[in-house]
Amino acid sequence: MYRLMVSKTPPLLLARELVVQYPTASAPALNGLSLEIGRGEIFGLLGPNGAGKTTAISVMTTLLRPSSGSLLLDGEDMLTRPMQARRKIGLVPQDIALYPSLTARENIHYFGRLHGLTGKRLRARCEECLQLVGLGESADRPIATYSGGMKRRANLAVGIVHQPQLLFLDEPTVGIDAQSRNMILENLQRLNEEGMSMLYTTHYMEEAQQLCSRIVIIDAGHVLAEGAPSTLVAARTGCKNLEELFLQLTGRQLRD
Ligand SMILES: Nc1ncnc2c1ncn2[C@@H]1O[C@H](COP(=O)(O)OP(=O)(O)OP(=O)(O)O)[C@@H](O)[C@H]1O
Repeated sequence: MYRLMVSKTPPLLLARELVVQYPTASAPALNGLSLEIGRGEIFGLLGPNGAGKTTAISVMTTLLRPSSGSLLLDGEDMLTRPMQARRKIGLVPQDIALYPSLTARENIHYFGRLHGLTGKRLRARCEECLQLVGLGESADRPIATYSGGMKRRANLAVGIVHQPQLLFLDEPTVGIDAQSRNMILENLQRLNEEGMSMLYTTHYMEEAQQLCSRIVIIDAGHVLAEGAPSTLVAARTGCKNLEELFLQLTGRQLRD
């Protein structure tokens, strides 16, 4: 009798039992966090203030070493081979990480060089990224003269200049108007359709519901729920949407 051979493609990123204890903190920021990001997925990482989202992104982008746990990207150990991993990932951080006295074009060019791009290829990528985020016309103005929405869009352009396989976005639409927000979300969807996988954090639940194929809700550094937003909502009695599910799981008390 023949058995059907099913080859299961491993996830793009596999995090297992990550623990981070900051020296001055009383409780661990990550307390056994495990998650999987599939290829081609927009994966939402949700949680209240202080849940551990930025810490998790710092670990998964090799900026912070966990005290224990494992982390594989494309089957390779990110903790022992961080340089290898850095070529395949991009980061759009929560704070604007651009040089304010340089123009958008100069910033993208600079970060592109850091990623090893040079010559024609670098110039072409600068133009593509500027056009993508709608900054072609303002490309030669210093970042310091930009509006909040323009800075967020330039921040995104810098994160994708080297065409990463997996892009980490830490609240990329915080504090901007509906127009810039809409453009960023459309850009992300387009990049995803072209093959870029993403990990996305936001406090806007409707954004996560619209954008993410799968989410995890975390609190106190570990996972409370994981799955497709619609499946998670449907499985929970009395929940009509992701916001209600989020509040049921994480509670209504304020986080300071
Ligand atoms: N450098 C640090 N030293 C000590 N404690 C820290 C440090 N950075 C973060 N923490 C603590 O670790 C926990 C997780 O913080 P983290 O910033 O990862 O949460 P978050 O989910 O990203 O929050 P937010 O939604 O507010 O950005 C919090 O209790 C925070 O106070």
